[in-house]
Amino acid sequence: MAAISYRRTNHSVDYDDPTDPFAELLRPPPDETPAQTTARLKRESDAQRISDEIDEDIRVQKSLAKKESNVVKVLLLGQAESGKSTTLKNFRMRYAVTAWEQERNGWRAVVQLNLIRSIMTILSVIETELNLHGVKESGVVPGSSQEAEVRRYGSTQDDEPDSPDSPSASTTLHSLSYDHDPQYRFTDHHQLLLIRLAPLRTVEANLKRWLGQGSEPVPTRNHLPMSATPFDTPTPPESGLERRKNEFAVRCWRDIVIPDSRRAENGERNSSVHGGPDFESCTITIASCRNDMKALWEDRVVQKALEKRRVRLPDSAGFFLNELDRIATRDYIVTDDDIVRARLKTVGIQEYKVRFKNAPLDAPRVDGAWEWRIFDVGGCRTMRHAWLPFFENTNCIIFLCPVSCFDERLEEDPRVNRLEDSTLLWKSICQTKLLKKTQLILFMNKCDLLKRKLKSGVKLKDYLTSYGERPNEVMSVVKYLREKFKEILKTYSPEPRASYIYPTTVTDTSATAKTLESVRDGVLRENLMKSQLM
Ligand SMILES: Nc1nc2c(ncn2[C@@H]2O[C@H](COP(=O)(O)OP(=O)(O)OP(=O)(O)O)[C@@H](O)[C@H]2O)c(=O)[nH]1
Ligand SMILES: [Mg+2]
Repeated sequence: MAAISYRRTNHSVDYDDPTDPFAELLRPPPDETPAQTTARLKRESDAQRISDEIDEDIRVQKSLAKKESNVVKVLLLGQAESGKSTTLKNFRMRYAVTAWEQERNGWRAVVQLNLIRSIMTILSVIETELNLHGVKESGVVPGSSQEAEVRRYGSTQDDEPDSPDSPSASTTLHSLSYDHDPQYRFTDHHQLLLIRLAPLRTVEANLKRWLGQGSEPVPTRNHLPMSATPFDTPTPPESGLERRKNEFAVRCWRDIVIPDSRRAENGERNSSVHGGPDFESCTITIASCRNDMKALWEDRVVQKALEKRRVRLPDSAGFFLNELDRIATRDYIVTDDDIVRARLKTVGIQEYKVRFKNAPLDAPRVDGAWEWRIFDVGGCRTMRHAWLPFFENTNCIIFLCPVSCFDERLEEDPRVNRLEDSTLLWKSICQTKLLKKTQLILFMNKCDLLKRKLKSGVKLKDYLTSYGERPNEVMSVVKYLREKFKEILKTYSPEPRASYIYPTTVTDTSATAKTLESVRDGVLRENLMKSQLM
């Protein structure tokens, strides 16, 4: 029988190769029959195919691993309402322009809901005032059942009192000296506004339902265990702390602002974004209430009551209420400024990709761009334990501390001052060994609100005695707090590291764009430095 030359193409095993130690072993028997040859060749070809597949798999994995190592993983951390999601919006607005444009229209309903929430809060105050006048003759004794009755204002259709009843919006019923001033009396006119704006309650419920179609709404009134830092074991809240404002939240705001695909998947009504009949009727009702909403917001008796009762409206309430002529219209077009002010509480952890196409030349690239994967987390104490698994392989943390909150208390635990909470959280992040190689960037956020608050006469030293007699001005306060945060970083970091601290107002999109560029360059510098040290 003619000798068959067994030469394998890919792996070049030559059975006649005297230098190959396996050639002799693998050589087929000399008396191999044609059927055996066919079977062996089939076996060899199958083995070759599997081997090629494994090689390909390894090649892909290696290339993915290389790509991954070029991707920057960024975590946005900080307490609830510190501005994490707003910072993420700024990133996306600048560096994920196409996706941002696609999502824009989806924010319309969120802005409308924000607006109505503020109106509802104000209406609740009027209701209380009117109740108070009703019982005023006989006098309301603080702590009495009558007072409790009065404090129960603000119920929305969702059953739980909204923010005026929250401890941070604490009312001081017995200190309202203006109650006796006739020019600050609530009148029939206010009673009428209550009636005329009542349809907004239905709109609020409809908008929540509408937004909830895109993503699962989450009940945020909670009795869930809480922890001050991600490294503590969560413990159940003490009894009495359950009184929470019932803030609308959804699992993922991406599903809200691009709801079409999700609805189509679920076989639901496939209308254009927020363009269905329900939404349209909400918009029409809001537009028809525009003048009454303006009258309510501009009314000096109402303003006085909000001021005296220290009602804490959401941070963006003033912005939306001052823009009623533009927003409360049938053809309202949402702007970037509206979107960064629209509040939608984050629940869980969401991942977003940002690709810098015009990154500096020395930035590592993935498919032509420098890629960042940004994780936005829920900042409430009930959610902090969920941050921990995300710390692994994190290149950079952007930590947000809302510096304007020095006189406010945590929504989820009214015993805790918000600035104190932020400081504690910052310290825990700085000192953990798990993050010793992670670049830490601090945004001292809400500087605009800090400035406004200090100007209105609220004194930092009343809440932070160590501030002493320094000037109650924004520059001085920011400088002082910056030093405090820097000191914590220096004292508690397991290894020396550079401090990157920025005073920010992340609702100011053009100033934030500059900050983000500086952050981006700082991250690149650290990355290059670390890769040279390795
Ligand atoms: N005036 C002002 N408002 C801000 C600033 N930063 C954020 N806000 C507003 O504060 C509110 C809360 O901001 P978010 O970005 O939702 O806060 P968050 O940290 O993501 O909160 P959670 O999702 O609950 O953890 C929004 O209405 C923002 O528009 C700021 O610098 N100035
Ligand atoms: Mg958020």
